[in-house]
Amino acid sequence: MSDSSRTYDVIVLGAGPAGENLADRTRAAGLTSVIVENELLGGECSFWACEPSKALLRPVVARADALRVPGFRRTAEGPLDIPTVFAHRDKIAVNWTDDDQVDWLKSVSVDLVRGHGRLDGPRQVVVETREGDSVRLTARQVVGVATGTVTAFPDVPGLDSVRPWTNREATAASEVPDRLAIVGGGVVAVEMATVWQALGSQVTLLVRGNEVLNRMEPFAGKMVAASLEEAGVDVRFEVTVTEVARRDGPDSPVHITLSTGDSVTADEILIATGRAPHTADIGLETVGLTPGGWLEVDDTYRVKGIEDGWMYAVGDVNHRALMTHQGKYQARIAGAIIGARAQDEPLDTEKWGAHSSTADHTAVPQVVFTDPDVTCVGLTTARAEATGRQVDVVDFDLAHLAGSVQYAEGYRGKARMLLDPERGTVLGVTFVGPGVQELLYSATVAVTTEATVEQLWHAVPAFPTISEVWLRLLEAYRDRAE
Ligand SMILES: Cc1cc2nc3c(=O)[nH]c(=O)nc-3n(C[C@H](O)[C@H](O)[C@H](O)COP(=O)(O)OP(=O)(O)OC[C@H]3O[C@@H](n4cnc5c(N)ncnc54)[C@H](O)[C@@H]3O)c2cc1C
Ligand SMILES: NC(=O)c1ccc[n+]([C@@H]2O[C@H](COP(=O)([O-])OP(=O)(O)OC[C@H]3O[C@@H](n4cnc5c(N)ncnc54)[C@H](O)[C@@H]3O)[C@@H](O)[C@H]2O)c1
Repeated sequence: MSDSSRTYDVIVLGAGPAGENLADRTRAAGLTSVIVENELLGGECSFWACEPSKALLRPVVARADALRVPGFRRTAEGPLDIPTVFAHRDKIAVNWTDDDQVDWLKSVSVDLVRGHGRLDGPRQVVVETREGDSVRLTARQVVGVATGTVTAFPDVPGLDSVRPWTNREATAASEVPDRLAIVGGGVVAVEMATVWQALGSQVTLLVRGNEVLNRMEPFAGKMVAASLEEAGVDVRFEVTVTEVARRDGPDSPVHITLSTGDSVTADEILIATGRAPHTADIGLETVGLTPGGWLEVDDTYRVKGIEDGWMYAVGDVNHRALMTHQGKYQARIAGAIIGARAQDEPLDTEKWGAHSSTADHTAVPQVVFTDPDVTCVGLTTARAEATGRQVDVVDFDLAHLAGSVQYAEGYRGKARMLLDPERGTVLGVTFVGPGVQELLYSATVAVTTEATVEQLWHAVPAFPTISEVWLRLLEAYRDRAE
């Protein structure tokens, strides 16, 4: 066991997508940066979340799509080649190794210290390495916290004793349980229900409320729930799990008691009830913050309540938008801010300025990779109502497009656009339907550039693509006004 100490301009705690980008961008701004990682470089996203889950979803959704294409249906009717699906997933997760990421880190001249990092007073981080050594890191400028999240477990008697699946088992397992119960109705729950039902499990989805995807437009959740039911998922609404037990020994099935008095028996139970900040054991108490909490930041990603503003937080841990692309956006902006502050340069914090986090507030894009896809960016009608914001709402049924008729027989999909009634600018868009995920960027550009309806009339979508939904939305808006 040995102790050592080093000094850098910037210390980044956690090498998920947000931390990696923060280290890279601060280095690019001329600062010296070190990153501390306890598991694998790439974080939850690369190994137990986005990447493996999408690798599992892709064959499932491709097959569902193929089954809707005349002339191809019979070919697609065969079963999924499950060992190959798992092998493909393993390849996408690089067999849970991070050598490529280590090479990348070297290529951008960021140092790496592997081990568990804890704050130890202002600008100090002590890393306990796997070899039992202790490395003290001192930051001349900034400590950036990007430690992400872990599964938030509901308080259910017996849960500790049944080895519940989290996102880790749900994305990395290579055996298909005969029966899988999923608790939750958010994105993880519906994506994983889509995967495991198609891989051969009988999935029961236990939803506390009366809809899934309850932060999105209501039609999105309705369409996804209907499609899950068609695929054979047993979707139960307004149920709470009151107790779980493997009654006949540790390898026996899980008996799940519900608030309705009913019960469900499953081989595994997946907890998909949200995320908790990964901050319980990072030394927050040594800098006057409460361990286990989210790190609230200002609009320059400085953690609130820290004297001298030496601490930043990006990615999931600041609780702004729990998605990889948004964490990376935050890291790019925070990196530029930290660089500018280190050089005493003025910040451009105007709306959409180089040092502003405007997109966090107005234009967070998301794709839910189910069948159908759900994509949305910006404002929803519920959010507009909650904040008292006046909006014009335009809906369109995607089944009526030449592009969707070409895409699939019996295409089902919906679009909604929210407009500022005064300025005629796009404030929010939701598309639900097979193959709409690649449309999301067009909607994001419309929201972030504050495109007006007049301008959008000149953005001509190709015929016959699903992008013609933009034209139909504009026509519906025009016809309403006339
Ligand atoms: C099943 C699932 C699917 C998802 N799919 C998508 C998707 O398709 N698209 C999308 O945009 N988002 C998706 N997400 C969300 C996405 O995974 C997160 O938003 C993203 O991983 C957050 O990145 P991050 O860098 O903030 O944190 P993380 O990826 O959680 O990385 C944090 C890193 O910090 C390390 N760390 C923590 N504490 C310490 C410490 N004390 N010392 C050293 N290292 C430490 C951890 O080991 C980890 O590597 C999904 C999430 C789940 C659960
Ligand atoms: N494709 C993507 O972009 C993608 C995919 C997966 C996850 N993610 C992100 O990861 C994060 C985590 O996803 P998630 O689905 O775990 O969380 P979530 O917050 O999206 O959904 C949690 C769900 O669990 C329910 N819930 C909460 N507590 C409960 C309890 N005690 N009992 C029963 N139900 C309960 C909530 O009502 C909600 O339906 C999200 O922010 C999501 O955006 C993104």
